[in-house]
Amino acid sequence: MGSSEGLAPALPVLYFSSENLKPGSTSWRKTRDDVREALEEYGCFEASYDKIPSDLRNAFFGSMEEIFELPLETKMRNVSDIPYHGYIGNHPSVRLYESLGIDDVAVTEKVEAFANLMWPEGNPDFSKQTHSLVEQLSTLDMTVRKMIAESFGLQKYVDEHINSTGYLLRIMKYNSPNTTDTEVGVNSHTDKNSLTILHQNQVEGLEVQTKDGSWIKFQPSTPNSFIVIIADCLSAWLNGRLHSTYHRVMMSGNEARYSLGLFSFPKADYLIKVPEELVDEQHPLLFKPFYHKELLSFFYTEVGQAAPSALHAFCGV
Ligand SMILES: O=C(O)CCC(=O)C(=O)O
Ligand SMILES: [Fe+2]
Repeated sequence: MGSSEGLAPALPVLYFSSENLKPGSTSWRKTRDDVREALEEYGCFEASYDKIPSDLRNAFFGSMEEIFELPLETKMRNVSDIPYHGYIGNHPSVRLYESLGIDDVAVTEKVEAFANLMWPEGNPDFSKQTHSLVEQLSTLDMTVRKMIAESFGLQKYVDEHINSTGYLLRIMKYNSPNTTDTEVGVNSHTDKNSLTILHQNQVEGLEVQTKDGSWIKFQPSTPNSFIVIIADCLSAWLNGRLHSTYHRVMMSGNEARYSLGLFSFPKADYLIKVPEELVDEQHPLLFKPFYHKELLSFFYTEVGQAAPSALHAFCGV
């Protein structure tokens, strides 16, 4: 551990138990206010969430390791119509990074189809693990998004949002650099979806940027810790009241890092449009209406890659 680590600020830790998942309860209201405060300051927070038992966590991380050990041709069967939702790896620009994605992961058949691609002989255990994991993580995602909407007086949009949400599950592996140096695992970026929930094995590496431009290392305080990050679509919908946070992965040491992310995003036919409640003289409209898929496609163009913020370049007013 570096000597400066003790001095770095830690991200706020918020506790999501059965009680504060119940809308209207005192704990709900308190957690909602804490969520808003943490997101205003950092654009993310650590969620301590005990709904995923350690045997499920361990089994899922075990399956992840198995997948990454499969032959490259097998992993490359993981393709998607949406840019970068399938297999990524085996590329000089992402030396340490490899990842796969399951689109529409809340739909059982999609998980089974993915499992059949990886294990043509079938793997019902993987499908079951993924189902349980996604059920709990999507509950956390909906809870946080409901709390955010409520804190801005936007309850009336919640059902519409929940009903138009798609979920992508990505599994990531970062090889260790195996040198004494620190090496980039994933470059600094904001996510292009709505809300991201990340979880990792015991190997750290994720860093988030603060308002003053410095970096905080994410050091989960318990094995039940997840990091919840605001992404571009939600930031735009909120007319920029909450910012999508820049984050990156920096690898050091000689152990591989495994992480998983549940990414919620507005479905292809859902137009993201700032609600009129968030536009007034002090808060002029910042973003024109757009579709998530268009933002994503723009991001992967040369202009999108060169822009300091693809979101602003794409739909900023
Ligand atoms: O592996 C991680 O913890 C972060 C991954 C990430 O930022 C992403 O996939 O967008
Ligand atoms: Fe990210």
